Order: sequence, then C-alpha cells, then structure tokens
Amino acid sequence: MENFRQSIYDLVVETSTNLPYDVRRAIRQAKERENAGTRAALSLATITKNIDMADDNVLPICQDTGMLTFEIKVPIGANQLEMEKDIYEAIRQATKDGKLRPNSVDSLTGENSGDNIGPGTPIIHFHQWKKDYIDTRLIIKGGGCENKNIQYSLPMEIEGLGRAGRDLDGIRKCILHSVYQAQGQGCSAGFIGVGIGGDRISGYELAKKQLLRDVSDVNENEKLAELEEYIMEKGNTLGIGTMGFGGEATLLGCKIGSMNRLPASFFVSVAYNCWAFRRLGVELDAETGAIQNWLYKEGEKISFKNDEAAAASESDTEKQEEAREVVLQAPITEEQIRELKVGDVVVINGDLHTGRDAIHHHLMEHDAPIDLNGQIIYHCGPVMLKDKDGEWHVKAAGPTTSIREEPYQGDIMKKFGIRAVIGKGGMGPKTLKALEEHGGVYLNAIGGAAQYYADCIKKVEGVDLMEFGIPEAMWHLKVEGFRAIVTMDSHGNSLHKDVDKTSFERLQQYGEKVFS
Ligand SMILES: O=C(O)C[C@H](O)C(=O)O
Ligand code: SF4
Repeated sequence: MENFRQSIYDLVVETSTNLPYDVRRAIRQAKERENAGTRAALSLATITKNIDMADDNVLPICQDTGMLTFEIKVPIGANQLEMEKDIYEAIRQATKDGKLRPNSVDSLTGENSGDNIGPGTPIIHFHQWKKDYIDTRLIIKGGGCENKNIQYSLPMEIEGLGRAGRDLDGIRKCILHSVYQAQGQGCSAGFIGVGIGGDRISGYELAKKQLLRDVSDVNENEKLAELEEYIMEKGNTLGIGTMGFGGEATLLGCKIGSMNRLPASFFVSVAYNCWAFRRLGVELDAETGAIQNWLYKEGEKISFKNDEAAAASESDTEKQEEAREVVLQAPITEEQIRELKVGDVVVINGDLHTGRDAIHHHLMEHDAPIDLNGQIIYHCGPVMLKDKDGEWHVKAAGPTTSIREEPYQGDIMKKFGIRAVIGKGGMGPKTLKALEEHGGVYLNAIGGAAQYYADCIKKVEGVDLMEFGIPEAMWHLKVEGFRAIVTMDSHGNSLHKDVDKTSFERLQQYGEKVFS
C-alpha cells in the first residue's frame, strides 16, 4: 500500500478545493432560477467566482475545514490500522500546507490540536466488502451547516404546520420545517440528507449518509422519490434564497433514506449541508493504494468563468439602480453609521479585526488588546500560513455564522465603541436593539466565499490572543474593496427578520395533508 497515504492526501486536498461535478450542476441550475440583479443572483455570482478561484489556486473553497468524515469499504484482509495511520499523516500534511484549517478543538480546555487530529477527529468508518478494491469517500462538512442539523421525534406539533403524525405526511412536515429553520445560517442554498427511523444516533448517521448519493440520483423507493421531489419543489417556494437574502433557490438537493425503528421511537433526522458541499471519493487499488478512479466527477465539469462575464455586465447596470454603494474606512463615526440602511452595499477599505466565539467570550470580562473605538469586527476564523520570515499569509477567510455571538454582541459593541460587525446569517433581537441604541450596523458577507474575501486582504498587520488557536485569535487585517451588504441597520430594520417572517408565512401554506 505504498501509495495509500499520497492517495488520501490527494483526496483531502481535492475535496477541500474542488467542488464535485454534481454539486456544480446543482449550483448552475440555482443560478438559472435567480433573476439577474437581485441580491440572491449577485451572491450566487460571488459564490461561483469563489468556486473557480479555489479550484485555480488549489486553496480551500471555504475556510471551515469542518468535520472530515471518511467512509471506507475494504476487501477482507486490508490492514485498517495502517490505513488509519496513513490517513492521520495525510491530514497533518494537508493542514501544514494550508489546505485545511486546524479545526480540532479540545471541548473542555478550548485548546486547538493544530493538526486536525484529536479524540473524535477525523471520523473514519471502515466496512468490509466482497470486492477487490478500496472505495474511500470523504465528506468535509462545515460547523455552521452542522449546527442547522435537526432531529424530530414523531408525533409532535411543528410550528407553522400543526400536528405531525407517525406517517409519511408527518415526515413531510418535519423535512419542510427543517428547511425553514435553517434560514440562511447554514450558507443556503443547501442540500439535505434525511434519515427516517433508527435511534437518535443511527438516524443522524443515515441522514449524513444520504449526502453520499449523487445529486441526480433518484430514490429506489417510489414513495420516497415522490417525497424528495415534493420537498425540492416546495422547499424552493419558501423564499429564503442564497444566504437567506430572499430568492428562488433555497434547496439544491434532498435525499431521503429509511430504516427500521423501535416501536416507541420515530425519529426524522436531517443533515443540512451548505452550498460548499465538499464530498468526493476515490477507488483505490487494494495492493498499492493508488487511485484508479475518482467518484462524483462524471459528466462535464462546469466552470463558471463564462457565466461571470455575462452576469457581471447584466447585473452591474441593475445593481446601480437598486443598491447604493458606500465606502467605509475605520475609524467610523456614529453619523456615518446612521446614514446606512438595509440593502446598501458597503465597500470596506483599511482596518478589519477578526473576532469570533472565543474573542467575544473573552472581551466580556477583559480589555481589548487594541483600541476598538470606531472599528469593524469580522466574524471570521481564517486559514493562515506563516512563511520562513515569520510573516503570516491569509489562505482563506470567509465569514462565520454570527448568531452564535448573539448573547455578547450588543454589549461588546457598546463597551468598546465598535461601529460595525461583519458576519453571515444575521443576528437576533438583542443585537438589533443594541445597533439602534448605540449606532451600529450589521454587514452580511457571503458565507463560504473564502477565496473571494482572502483576495481582498492585502496585509496581515498582526495577531493577538493566539492562545485561542488560529481560527479563534484576533487577526488585524488591512483590506481593500471588501464588499458586504447592510442587512441590519441602526433604525431597527433587519432583512433577516423580514425573510424569516415571510418564509414562515409560506411554510404555513403547507399544513394540509398531502401524503396518505
Ligand atoms: O467555522 C467557520 O469558519 C464557519 C462555520 O462553518 C460557519 O458556517 O459558521
Ligand atoms: S461558512 Fe458556510 S460554506 Fe463554510 S462550512 Fe460554514 S456553512 Fe459551509
């Protein structure tokens, strides 16, 4: 198995940097559904530009390495202990090379292992089979979309849809609701895998395994095929759209599996995956470990480069009519903030400081390492590499889900005089109120567009609180032309609140029985 380690390294790098062909096709279809010039269409254009950039530069599509999960089928007699060791080494190397962010964190101490290896990470499932080659599939599933997974226990009352019983119609309600509750926070448009039955653990596992099915795959079970089609159609009428900005494309794929359950339990488990649906596979020679065949690469490989030019010229004219563009450079005054309204596009030049979960928690009780008065905080955990001269370089730097900072954000802004925060998915009522009282603004960047934003970062000025690890440290960055959309302003307006409300109203249309 002299080539096994190299093959796994290639699989890891390819999965992190190059989206599968079936996923590209689904994104292309979503693009075709959105009208040129809308926020959703512009966001999708950023997403597809990012997909091409990651591919061209062999760098992470999204900064979040997520949970690496391997599903490996081996012939009888394959040495799984050796394979496991090689997988660890391949992951260590890919992390060193900036293809993965160090993402494995001790749950009690918060310490980052630095190489993606630790108790529980990565996840490796071996299965024996009768064939003579090794089938290895890898899913890199990000934390933000993982947080939008949901499990229902039937029978139950589902908000907006009423009673859901232990039947196909009850299952239908659970799945539709799962799409609604994700809003844009898991970087919609997304894919869902659904597991019906099992126990709480195996139900989720079945849901995640559905994500291994090709997007074009039609369910062998007729009833489930019908349900998948129904969810695809109705899910896309909820109007959540790309990044939860509203729009026609909310769901890119829905795959449903079923297994037996216990008489007392009836779980419907949903695994939500963002548009950055990184899963690939390889077939390996069992003797040498060399790659014989790549999976999820059938058919034509879509590159979005050609659409870009056409879309850019079309949407530029409309964008000028629709959205106002405002240039911001820190330090920002309260007056500048009060002028901004939901829908404005902000172009940031100058200083940005990253801060995510650990920093927000820390700042509640400590002073900030620098003066944050009038500054902009970016909810971001980048992929960084240090060169020989000790200088840091940004390899990927998209936004993280902001709602996790909801308990802290308003207080932190007031305490330090911060005027703007950039993130994705929006924030809740507590932050909205603080923005109004203090004079602050929430800016939404496009989730997963890690190469697109890394390109705007011209210099790493420094870093503080490195003890929290690379993703959680406070990075001081100089940016140029960093674009984001005002989605919560200082006048009590929130696009996220509005989209939630209208999508809930649409969800309520689907309370009547459909499947018997
Ligand atoms: O951890 C991150 O950088 C992002 C995360 O995947 C998220 O979606 O919030
Ligand atoms: S930031 Fe968005 S695209 Fe990236 S892993 Fe998280 S949910 Fe997925």
